[in-house]
Amino acid sequence: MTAPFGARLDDVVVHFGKSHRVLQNGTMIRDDASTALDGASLTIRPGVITGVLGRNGAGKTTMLSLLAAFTRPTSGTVVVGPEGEQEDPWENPWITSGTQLVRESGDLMTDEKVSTSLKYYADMRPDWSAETAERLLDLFEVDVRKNPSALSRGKRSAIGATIGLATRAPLTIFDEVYLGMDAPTRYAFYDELLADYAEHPRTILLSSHLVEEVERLFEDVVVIDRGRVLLAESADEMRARGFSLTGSKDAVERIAGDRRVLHRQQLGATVQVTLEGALGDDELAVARGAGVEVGSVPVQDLFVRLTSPGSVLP
Ligand SMILES: Nc1ncnc2c1ncn2[C@@H]1O[C@H](COP(=O)(O)OP(=O)(O)OP(=O)(O)O)[C@@H](O)[C@H]1O
Repeated sequence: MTAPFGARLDDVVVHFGKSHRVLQNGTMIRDDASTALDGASLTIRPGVITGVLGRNGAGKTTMLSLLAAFTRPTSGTVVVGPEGEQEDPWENPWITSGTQLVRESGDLMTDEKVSTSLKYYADMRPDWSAETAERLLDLFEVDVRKNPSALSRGKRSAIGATIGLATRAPLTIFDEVYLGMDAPTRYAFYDELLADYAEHPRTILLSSHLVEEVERLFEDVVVIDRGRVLLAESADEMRARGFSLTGSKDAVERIAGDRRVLHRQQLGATVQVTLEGALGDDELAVARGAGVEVGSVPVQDLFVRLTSPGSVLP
């Protein structure tokens, strides 16, 4: 099996929908209808599972499409590949043969039976595991004799998930592959992903809006916000960006000091605040003495607070 791929984006801009208009004086102006990525830079570590988070329209799919060479940057550079051998993926068969992007559609041949699409992947992908594909299709109860159009949305997503896992590509990208899957199927997919990754370590990128469900899967997190990389770090580093205090209003406010409040909730005389930063040992002791509970903040909450309008990262 090829070594896991890493990736790097440097100051990447992607504009879509270029159009031209001519002013009354004859000058031609080029409009960029939309900017999907606006100076995005980040490094994807090889051999880890990275969660890609962002609000609707943030630029996640665009970024993932760049890595899989489905899209080309307007400016900036994208490189993908094993450590020390990273190259531009565009029209680069060596890199693209090691990259599998799974989209919600599953990218199946619409006029053929599912089994025909699977045979195509089996022939194309050097590390294809027929045993894994068969087992997962059985688990997800997919009838491969049917055309994709005769299957439910959830079953088509399950086929996409199966292809992503059975391909065992050095870089596997799941772009919102869970859409349409019911909860038991999603959880079965998460378990299979972790088990297969443990046995065959590789680089996996997973974009999802179901942050609470998937945060246990990833080691690194990338948050894209309005076309820019808001943060790219380990999930533990992200969790360490905030903490919560729960207790009496006076004690909580005293310990909070002038830290930035990300969220505040009051239940009778008890206040719970989510704050940016961390507490020092002395402050922890003071909190304990004052009966104030110090807790961690789920990635989901941090994500919501950090991508709220007006939020600025320290
Ligand atoms: N082919 C395209 N033509 C024009 N604009 C596009 C195209 N693809 C993406 N965009 C625009 O680029 C921006 C980023 O889109 P993208 O699909 O990358 O976001 P996303 O984070 O994946 O969103 P979502 O979570 O809603 O799927 C959006 O404003 C979108 O409208």
